[in-house]
Amino acid sequence: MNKKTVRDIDVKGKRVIVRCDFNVPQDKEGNITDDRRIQGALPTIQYLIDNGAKVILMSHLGRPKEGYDEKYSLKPVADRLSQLLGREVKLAEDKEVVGENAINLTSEMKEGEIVLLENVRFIKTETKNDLEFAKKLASLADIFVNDAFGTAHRAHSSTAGIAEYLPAVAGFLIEKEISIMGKALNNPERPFVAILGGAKVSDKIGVINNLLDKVDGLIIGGGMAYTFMKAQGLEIGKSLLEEDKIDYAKEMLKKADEKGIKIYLPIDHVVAAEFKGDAESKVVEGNIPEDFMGLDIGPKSISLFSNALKDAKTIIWNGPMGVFEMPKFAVGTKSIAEALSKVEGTTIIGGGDSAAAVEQLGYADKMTHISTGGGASLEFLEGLELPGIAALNDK
Ligand SMILES: Nc1ncnc2c1ncn2[C@@H]1O[C@H](COP(=O)(O)OP(=O)(O)O)[C@@H](O)[C@H]1O
Ligand SMILES: O=C(OP(=O)(O)O)[C@H](O)COP(=O)(O)O
Repeated sequence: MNKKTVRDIDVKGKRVIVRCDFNVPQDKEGNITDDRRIQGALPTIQYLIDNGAKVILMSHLGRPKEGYDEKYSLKPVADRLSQLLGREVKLAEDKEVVGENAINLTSEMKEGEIVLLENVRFIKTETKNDLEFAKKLASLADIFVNDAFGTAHRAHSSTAGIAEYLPAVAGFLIEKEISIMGKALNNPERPFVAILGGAKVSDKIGVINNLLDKVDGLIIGGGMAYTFMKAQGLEIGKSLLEEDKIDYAKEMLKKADEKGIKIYLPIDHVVAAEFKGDAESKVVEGNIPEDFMGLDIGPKSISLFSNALKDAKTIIWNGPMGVFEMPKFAVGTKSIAEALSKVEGTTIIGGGDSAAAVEQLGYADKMTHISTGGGASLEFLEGLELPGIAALNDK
């Protein structure tokens, strides 16, 4: 990476604002169910503390739509960070993020102290890369460190805009992610297969165009599959659909066909009438009946996908194959994780939920790399420049 890192600057006595990706999965009560992303930020935070910096942390959590919403508060993250670091992490409880509390707490900091700002997405213009908000964030600090690999594909006020106002360097997590994935994928061993799933369909479907120039095979499952099934003229009932991406999906099927790249789609589905963990479910092949939704891939799809993975030498996986949070619909994701664990090659898992699934299922140590970024790792692997990294100072 040709960008400066925290090692290249003197942080002693300085107020250092660090963008982290603390967008962690939580259960209904708000308990953090996977703290991989928090753990991933610790080396940079610890380095800054050890070198006498005053550390101001910031992150988003989820996608709050209407400004402040307690449900999206970073309070649980502050508590987990305190536990993991063994020192107090004060949360600046301002609904407007850079408010009285943030200003007071950060102006009184001593070396080695840590303050966490509230969810930057409580400010609606954050995701528009609003420079006014970026300037406010910058006004709290002397140096900006970006260590939010999972959000590096977003050009937002806290990931990109802020770099216009402060010296801007990368943290260790970004450095590590780029180094590992760069090495594995510079010249990937083939066959190279990508697996896409999950629910952020409109976000991630766009990567397929570029991926088709890189991979030898593409497996599409999870919520991503139904838009493609629809494009093939199949019925998908009440399953997740991106209506305005059907034409794009058709184009992608055509492109893959022309290039001789196989796209694997599920041939059977575990369906239910309701999006509920205890909903009655059944397996159907081909079309999904009108009143049902696909919540997992079926047994024949599992075999099809597992076979396609058997001889692959490089695999990237992003997005679960079903609603794995509900045990009834976790079999597809679990089986694909198992298939990957047996592959003799490079396996890279990306995405908060995919990583959590692999971790929960006990396959984490069987994978080459579990990235803290889903969309970010996909865009990086496609060869795109990530705005949160592009904004940092060159070496
Ligand atoms: N068939 C499906 N219908 C609805 N949601 C699904 C389906 N398959 C997977 N999901 C959901 O996708 C979510 C993860 O999607 P996404 O955020 O894109 O993945 P990641 O975080 O791994 O990048 C999970 O919460 C899972 O329940
Ligand atoms: O969870 C994230 O992305 P991912 O689901 O692609 O891994 C990041 O925190 C980015 O969040 P966003 O997709 O709401 O910008």
